[in-house]
Parts: sequence; C-alpha cells; structure tokens
Amino acid sequence: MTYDKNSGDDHRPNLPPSSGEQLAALRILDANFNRVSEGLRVVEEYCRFALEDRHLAQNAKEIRHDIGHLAAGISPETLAKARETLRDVGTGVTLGSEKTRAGILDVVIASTKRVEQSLRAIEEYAKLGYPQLSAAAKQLRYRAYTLARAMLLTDHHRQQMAKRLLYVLIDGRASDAEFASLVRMLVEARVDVLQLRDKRLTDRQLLEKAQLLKSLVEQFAPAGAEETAERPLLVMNDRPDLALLARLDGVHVGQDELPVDAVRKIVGPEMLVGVSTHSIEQARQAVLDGASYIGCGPVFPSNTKQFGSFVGTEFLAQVAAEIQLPAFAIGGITLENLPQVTAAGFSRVAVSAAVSSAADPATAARLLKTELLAAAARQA
Ligand SMILES: Cc1ncc(COP(=O)(O)OP(=O)(O)O)c(N)n1
Ligand SMILES: Cc1ncsc1CCOP(=O)(O)O
Ligand SMILES: [Mg+2]
Repeated sequence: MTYDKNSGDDHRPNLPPSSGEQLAALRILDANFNRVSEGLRVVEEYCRFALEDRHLAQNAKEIRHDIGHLAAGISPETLAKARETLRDVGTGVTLGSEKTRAGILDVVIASTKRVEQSLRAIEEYAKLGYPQLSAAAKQLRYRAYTLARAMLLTDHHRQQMAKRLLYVLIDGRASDAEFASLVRMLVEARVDVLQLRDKRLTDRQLLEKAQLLKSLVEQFAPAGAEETAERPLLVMNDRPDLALLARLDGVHVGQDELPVDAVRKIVGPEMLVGVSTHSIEQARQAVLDGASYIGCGPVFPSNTKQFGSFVGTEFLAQVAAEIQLPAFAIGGITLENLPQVTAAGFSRVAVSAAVSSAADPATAARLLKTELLAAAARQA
C-alpha cells in the first residue's frame, strides 16, 4: 500500500501537493525512516551478540522490517524529489556527547532513544498528509518501547540472578518454630531463592508468615549478605500485594494470575516478577512483558501439585536455545532426574518436595546446588 497524496488515502488535509511544507515533511520522514532503521540495527546487534538472546534479536529484526514496509508506502520517486528540493542543514551536526560512549549499554540506550524519537517524528510529520502512516508509526513506537524495556530488564535481571541456581518453594509448615528451623537450614545450605507458597493459609496468615520469613533470613544470613548474594532472595507466590507488604524481593505469578504489567503497578519497577511458562510462546511473551525470570514446567510428575500433562525436557531445550532471561525448570525435579534437566541446557531448578519434604533438607539442598554449579560451569 502507498500513502502518497494521489493514492486515495483518506482524511487528507487540504495541503497543495507541491507545497514547501509538505516537501519538508517528506524529507523529515525520509531522514527519520533511515535513522530508525539504523538505530534498530544497533539494538538488534546488541540483542544478538551481547545479550545472545535470539528471541529479542528476532523481535528487533521484525520491527526493522515493518518499518521498511512502512517507508515503502511512500513512493521512492516522491522521496527522491523531496530529497533534491531542499538542502539538509543538519548533515554533519553532531553533539560532543554523541562521539563517545561509556560502555556497550550506553550505546544501546542511545540507539533506543533515537529509535523512539525518530518514530515519534514520523508519527507527527506523517499527520501532514499520511494519517495511516502516522497511526502505524505510533504502533511501531510502542513495539520499540516494549522491546527496549525487555532488553534493559533482561540485562538487569540477568545480573541480579546471575549466580542463583537453586530455588526452593516452601510452605508455612505446621508451626512457626518448624518454619524457622527449615528456613535456617536452607539459608545455611546457600539456597539462592526461597518462595513462600502455601495455598492453605488465609491472607492474614500468609502475610505474617512472609514477614516472619523476612526477619528469619535477616537473622540467619551473614552480615552484609545482600550485596554478596549470600542470602536467598525471597519471593511470594501469587500475591504481589503481600510481597510488597512484607517487603520481599519478588513475586511469582502463573498464567492465570495477574499479568506482569498489572503486577508492576502494585510492586513497582524494581521488584522481581517471576512468571510460570508452559510453552515457548508463553516464555517469549514473558520476556517481552518484562518478567524477571521464568519458571518452566511442569517437567515431571510432582507430589506437590497434580498435573494432567507435562512439558518434558524438549521445552527446556527450546528455552535454553532461545531465551536468555533466567529460567528455572520446575516440577518433580530430584537429584536423580536432574541430569535430564541439565542435559537440556538448564542449570537452574525450582523444587519443593526434593528439599522441603526431604528427611534432611539441608543436605538435599547442598547436593542439588553442587550439581547445579557443576552444570553451570560445564554450560558456561
Ligand atoms: C518458580 C516457579 N515456577 C512455577 C510456579 C508455578 O506457578 P503457578 O503456575 O501459578 O502455580 P502455583 O504455584 O500458583 O500453584 C511457581 N510457583 N514457582
Ligand atoms: C507449583 C508447581 N508448579 C509447577 S510444578 C510445581 C510444584 C513443584 O514442586 P515439586 O518440586 O515438589 O514437584
Ligand atoms: Mg500461581
């Protein structure tokens, strides 16, 4: 489809076809189509070579191609005519700050901003005669924004979760004393993430248990442990409101609970938001939604929760090949079947029964962690 004035496009303003204003607008569109494509190429390279995230790289590529299609809507002759008519006074004007960048992230952030600004310029100037193009540019600006957010969050969360391999789900136990004893063992065994998941408790009991969990971990972890990753991150299952009230580090939601953007409205931008995924499409979506990590499962039959079907290790292999966001395999994982999980390219697991129901939870956790560290070293 073309957006030219003589193409039958609707809602045209009454500008004369050869007006200087419209030629200027066309030149602005032309320059910004080029700028946005260049910026997206920089973003795509970052996703591909720095993040090594095939999914995000593909997403950047798709946006770049869609921008190409948008630009093709204005005939090359029209653009060529506009290019010749006016002299580009902006050529060669660069700001000092554009010549150097502090690091690779700076490079990609600058490009991301350029992409969004250029799409905004297209959106505004296309209003002079190309309303459909303007609307399409607006959609692409949202997509570029979503990509940029996912890209920057992926980097941040990857750093936060970098060395966190063993994730243990615990219930509230029969008493606070029993709960405290389990938490102490798991902190000492260097479990990396602890999730409070207890579907039996009332809201009030859950909040109290979450607050107890927080104070126990502060008590049992070595001083200054937060910075050195020596204390487990604390996650609340299902409930962003309770995670916030108990000042935990994160919340985990499933496909039937609140979506990430709604969760973020409650907990803000910093808190970890984990998402359960059962297919590669859901995993891709979680990346774009800005999840901090994903749970992938159920891999095997579980004694903790009943399932009708299982994703198996094929899904894990797909995720390992494509997605860089930290991903934890979950569902019936034990020390015995762990080799199948690590063979699929995973070195992160979330377990409940294998640790929480073990006769000796501390030893069970330590054994799992040793295997995961070895797998991570092999996969590095
Ligand atoms: C780390 C992790 N992964 C997956 C789940 C499962 O979440 P969900 O599908 O919402 O099921 P419930 O736990 O709510 O029964 C999880 N909790 N943690
Ligand atoms: C809550 C949940 N979601 C997928 S598997 C699972 C249970 C994990 O527990 P276990 O490790 O005992 O199978
Ligand atoms: Mg849930």
